[in-house]
Amino acid sequence: MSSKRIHFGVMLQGAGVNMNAWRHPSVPPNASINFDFYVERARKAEAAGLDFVFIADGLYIHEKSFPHFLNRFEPVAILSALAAMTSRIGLVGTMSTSYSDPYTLARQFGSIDMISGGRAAWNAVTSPLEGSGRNYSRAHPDHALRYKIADEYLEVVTKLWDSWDDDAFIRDVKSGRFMDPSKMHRLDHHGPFFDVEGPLNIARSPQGQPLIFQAGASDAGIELAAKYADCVFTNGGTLEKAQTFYRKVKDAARAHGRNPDHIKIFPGTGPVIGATEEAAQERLREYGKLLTIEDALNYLSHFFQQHDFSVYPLDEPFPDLGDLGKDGFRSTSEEISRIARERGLTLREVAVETATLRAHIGTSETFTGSAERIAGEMIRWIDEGAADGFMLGFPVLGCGLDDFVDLVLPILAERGYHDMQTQGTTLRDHFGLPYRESVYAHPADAAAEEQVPAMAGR
Ligand SMILES: Cc1cc2nc3c(=O)[nH]c(=O)nc-3n(C[C@H](O)[C@H](O)[C@H](O)COP(=O)(O)O)c2cc1C
Repeated sequence: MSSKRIHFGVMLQGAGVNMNAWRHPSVPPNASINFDFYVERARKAEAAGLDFVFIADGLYIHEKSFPHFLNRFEPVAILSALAAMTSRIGLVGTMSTSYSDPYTLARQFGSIDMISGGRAAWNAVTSPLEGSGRNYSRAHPDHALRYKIADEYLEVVTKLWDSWDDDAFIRDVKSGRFMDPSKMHRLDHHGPFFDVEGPLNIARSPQGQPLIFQAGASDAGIELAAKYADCVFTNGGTLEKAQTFYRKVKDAARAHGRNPDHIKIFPGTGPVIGATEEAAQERLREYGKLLTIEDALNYLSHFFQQHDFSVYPLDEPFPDLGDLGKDGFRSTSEEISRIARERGLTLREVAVETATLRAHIGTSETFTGSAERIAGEMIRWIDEGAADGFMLGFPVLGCGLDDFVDLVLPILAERGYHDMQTQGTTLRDHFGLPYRESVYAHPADAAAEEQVPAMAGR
């Protein structure tokens, strides 16, 4: 097996990340709340040796939101259920640092990690949607403040997960000693945003701690990832852009005294696959037909703070939107505007391309084509230091995942970049990451383990 095995996550986003995927014949129209469909897709991914399933989330909807957003499962609930219905695949769920409490979150993900035998990860997001505040009885914090809150939030959660030493619970029936109080650690955290006494009311989990994913690509996002994250989910973009981002994150991790190999980077992509180039283009046309131009404009507005794009002429250059989006999905909206400017695209072109190809998580032009070409490109991204794996957000989860498993994975397996069997039993095992020792366990050893070899990383 190649040491460059490509890691894969699959977004279980209802029918798929194309906003109108629900209209495609390869999925049930109610996929977003169809538990059997979630289980079937998760098991398919598991049997193919993919590393994890991923649940994105949001906390505000309105009448123009994507159909999937209007009626979907809450991430912790669906992951808990999937934990019981699967046995090897990792379970990654999104939860907001701006609209939840660290104590509750630490319990929830600690519990899923235990229930699943060490397969849980939390995707920490700061919540870009301004309307979320109106659902949570508070003012929506701006971009900078959200990241300050997130930093303290992650500190609290990771410390709570170390509330108990690994051997704190003795459960000695004979003597009646349930636990050793000297192995319990109260937190007593007092910061600008959180006051948390602790300890957490659940023991350390099979991975030591669940993994942390981070999704947010501004400088503040990268800094947060460098400090705390095991994995980063990012927009795809071009190979060169992905290489720059990859280096930035690894360098930032190194600057925090971490081993850069211990932070895995997953550009998002929604491959459009065919047995031949022509078959892939046909698939793309088929996906395009799921959307009207009004749908595509609504899709775009999601990344620009619900801006109404219907007021602009469709076939004129993409409008200059100034700071719009800065306080929401900043890195994504900046990327869309930059591409539009650089390639001189019209509003119609940007809307259609964003809605069909970029599909929320990054560019997919590179990954539209024959299975042979897609496999080759993926290998190139891994070998040339642009990614450790990919977050697969198939435009349509039915035929998309099937095509990937049937057509692309066999090629990757033959070239030594994939194995139908995941490594080990925990998600950390799958990624080759070490068990997460408690800060109280062997402080000196833990520090040494993270010490950065001079030329570590790719
Ligand atoms: C690839 C990617 C995926 C994201 N997924 C989610 C999500 O599922 N839910 C959510 O509320 N925010 C999500 N976000 C938003 C971020 O958490 C963050 O609030 C936003 O991108 C602004 O931060 P940034 O400028 O650092 O990217 C995502 C961002 C990126 C780049």
